[in-house]
Amino acid sequence: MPEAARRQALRRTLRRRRRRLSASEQRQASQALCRRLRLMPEVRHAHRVALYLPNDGEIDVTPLIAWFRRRNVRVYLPVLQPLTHNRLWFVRYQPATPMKRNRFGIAEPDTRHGAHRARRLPAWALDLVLLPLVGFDARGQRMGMGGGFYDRTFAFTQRLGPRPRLIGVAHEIQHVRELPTASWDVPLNAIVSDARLIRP
Ligand SMILES: Nc1nc2c(c(=O)[nH]1)N(C=O)[C@@H](CNc1ccc(C(=O)N[C@@H](CCC(=O)O)C(=O)O)cc1)CN2
Ligand SMILES: Nc1ncnc2c1ncn2[C@@H]1O[C@H](COP(=O)(O)OP(=O)(O)OP(=O)(O)O)[C@@H](O)[C@H]1O
Repeated sequence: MPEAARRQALRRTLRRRRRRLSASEQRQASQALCRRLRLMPEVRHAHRVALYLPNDGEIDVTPLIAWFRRRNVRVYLPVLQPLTHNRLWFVRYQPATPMKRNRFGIAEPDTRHGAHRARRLPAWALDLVLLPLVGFDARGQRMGMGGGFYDRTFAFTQRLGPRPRLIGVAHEIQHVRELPTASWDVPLNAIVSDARLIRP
């Protein structure tokens, strides 16, 4: 099978695996993950954090939102850029933030009417990003949804200058023996699942 077809097949298998988790398995995994994350220095020291709203069986990091808010940490969500369709914006998320669904059905802050301008942050100004993974291996390689959105948005972290810490998060059942690497893969500072912490 050609490389791209193998990646596609693996992505489908891993997505199906996480969608099949029961509600109680999801809850337990989420609690275990959040417990690990709350202990990590780069999480405890962050002031501006990007996370995501779970979709397609992704592990749920939203219990951290209230914890961050109590610590006066600003929380941001990824938004698919309306014009250049392949990068992410990060927009502040608060209880009153108006939301809409993007073309994949995922809720995101509504950026119509320009109301988001003051609440948008350039990616380099975040200090922590929690990235949802579809697959990971023990060396710290990751696979995402296949759009290349995170890879393109954080390609700049390979150069000098301010940059956020990048932590990939996933269910332990998304671990695979070995993922192929691509030249555009952005290195992660850590991968955390409900069962382990990987420091690449
Ligand atoms: N919760 C969450 N939010 C996120 C991401 C994510 O992975 N998880 N993203 C991380 O990038 C961005 C959205 N990226 C996505 C990329 C592909 C698909 C997806 O379901 N693709 C379909 C094809 C649908 C179509 O082409 O219309 C599929 O593969 O079946 C969803 C989200 C921004 N927000
Ligand atoms: N920095 C970049 N510049 C241009 N194209 C890129 C870049 N990063 C990724 N891409 C493109 O995005 C597509 C998807 O990449 P890949 O299959 O690695 O996605 P992924 O691992 O699921 O990543 P993500 O989580 O970012 O969506 C690839 O076809 C690649 O050509």
